[in-house]
Amino acid sequence: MKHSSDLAVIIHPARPDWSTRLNVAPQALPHFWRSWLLERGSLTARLSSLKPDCFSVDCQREGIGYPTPTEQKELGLSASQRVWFREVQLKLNGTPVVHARTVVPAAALTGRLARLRQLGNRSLGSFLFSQPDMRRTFVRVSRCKANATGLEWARRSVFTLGGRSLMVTEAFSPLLTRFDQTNRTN
Ligand SMILES: C=C(O[C@@H]1C=C(C(=O)O)C=C[C@H]1O)C(=O)O
Repeated sequence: MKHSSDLAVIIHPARPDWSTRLNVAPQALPHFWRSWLLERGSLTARLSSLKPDCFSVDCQREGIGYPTPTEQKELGLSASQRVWFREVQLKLNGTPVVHARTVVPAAALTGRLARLRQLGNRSLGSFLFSQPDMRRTFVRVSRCKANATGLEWARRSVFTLGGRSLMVTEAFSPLLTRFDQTNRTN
């Protein structure tokens, strides 16, 4: 699949209500959203510092399932290879501002990665960014439209830890603009 830029991506519907509307190149991103979409540090840390003591993680679903075609491609899996998935909402003052889906090949859920199954409502980022050997591939972004949740901009990246990979997709709600008045040039 030819992408219009190295930051364009197809967000394959992790849920039926997600549809990709547009590939985007970084310069095409509105300044506000570019800052969040291309954030290289922990989203958890940035949201927590935006509203101290107001950040929470709400784990919506987790378990063993199958990868989406995009997850298969990024993690080099076949459609029949099972994965551990986790879908959460990151909230500020109880308002969902990010919907995130993490996928780990079931066979890779050993060693340190086995701890992910005990995260509960603790943030994945609080674990990943505490690991000195954690590496992250470049972030890919796209527009997506989720009728039920009104999500608009999304990004995804692959983290590696001890030779094992996991993919994280994060979709941002327009409600984030209520909490971050910086960079509101558009
Ligand atoms: C990777 C991070 O972790 C965040 C928290 C997640 C979770 O708890 O499942 C998933 C993806 C991220 O939005 C981060 O904080 O940057």
